[in-house]
Amino acid sequence: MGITDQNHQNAEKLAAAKAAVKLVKNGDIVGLGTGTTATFAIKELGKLVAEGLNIKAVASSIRTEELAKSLGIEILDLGKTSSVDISIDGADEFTEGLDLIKGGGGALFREKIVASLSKQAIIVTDSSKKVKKLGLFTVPIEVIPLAYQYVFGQIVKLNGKGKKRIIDNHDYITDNGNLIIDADFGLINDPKALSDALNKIDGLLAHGLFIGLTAQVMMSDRSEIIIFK
Ligand SMILES: O=C(CO)[C@H](O)[C@H](O)COP(=O)(O)O
Repeated sequence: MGITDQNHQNAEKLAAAKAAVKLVKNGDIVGLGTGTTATFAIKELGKLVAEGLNIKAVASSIRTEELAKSLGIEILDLGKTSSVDISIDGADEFTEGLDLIKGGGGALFREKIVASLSKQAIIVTDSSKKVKKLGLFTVPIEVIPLAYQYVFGQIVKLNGKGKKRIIDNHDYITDNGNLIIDADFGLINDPKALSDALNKIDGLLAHGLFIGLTAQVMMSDRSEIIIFK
C-alpha cells in the first residue's frame, strides 16, 4: 500500500472512530478495542475525558490499557465487570450480515469477552474491511500451548490450513500467554457452522469469528459514514 492509500485509509479509520465516540454517554462503562482503528477511538475518548466526560473503561489488551491510562481514562478490571454499556473495536473483515473476522492484532480472546459483555458492540472500520464472504483474511485462533499439536490437527480436519503466528522469528505470545494459529479456511460459506465447530475443540481458547456479537458496524467510505446494523 502506498503512502497516499495509507493516509486515505487512516482518514477513514479516524472518521469512523469519531462517529462511534459520539455514541458514548456520560457515566458509560466503555469497552476499548485493540488495533489502529480502535486506537483512533481511544484517543478521541481521551480528549473528551480531558474535557470532563465521565466514563470508565475495560480494555481488550495490555497495550490498549496502557494507552487509555496514559490519556487519563480509568480502567476497570475486565474480570470483575459484569456489563459494558458500549464497546468500540475494529475488525479485519466484516459482512453486511455483521459476521466478522477479528484478531489480526492478537487480542481476539479479550475482544470477544468485551463484545460479549457489551449492550452495544460497535465496530469501526475503513472501507477496505467490507467483504461479501469472510475468509480472505485468515482466522486467528488462540491456542493454549500444550494443546497446540492437537488443535492444529483439528483445524486440518476442518479443511483449514494452519500457520503458527511468528513475529520477528519468535512465536507470537498473546496477553494470555498463548499461541496463535492463523487458519486459512478459504472463503467461508457458513461462518456460524465453522464457529460452532471450532468452539468444540478442547484447548482452543478463542477464534476470530465473531458471529452475532455486533450491534452495528460504522464504516467510513470517503467522506461518508455508512452504518450496517
Ligand atoms: O481484531 C483486532 C485486533 O486483535 C483489530 O480490531 C483488527 O485487527 C483490525 O485492526 P486495525 O484497526 O488496525 O485495522
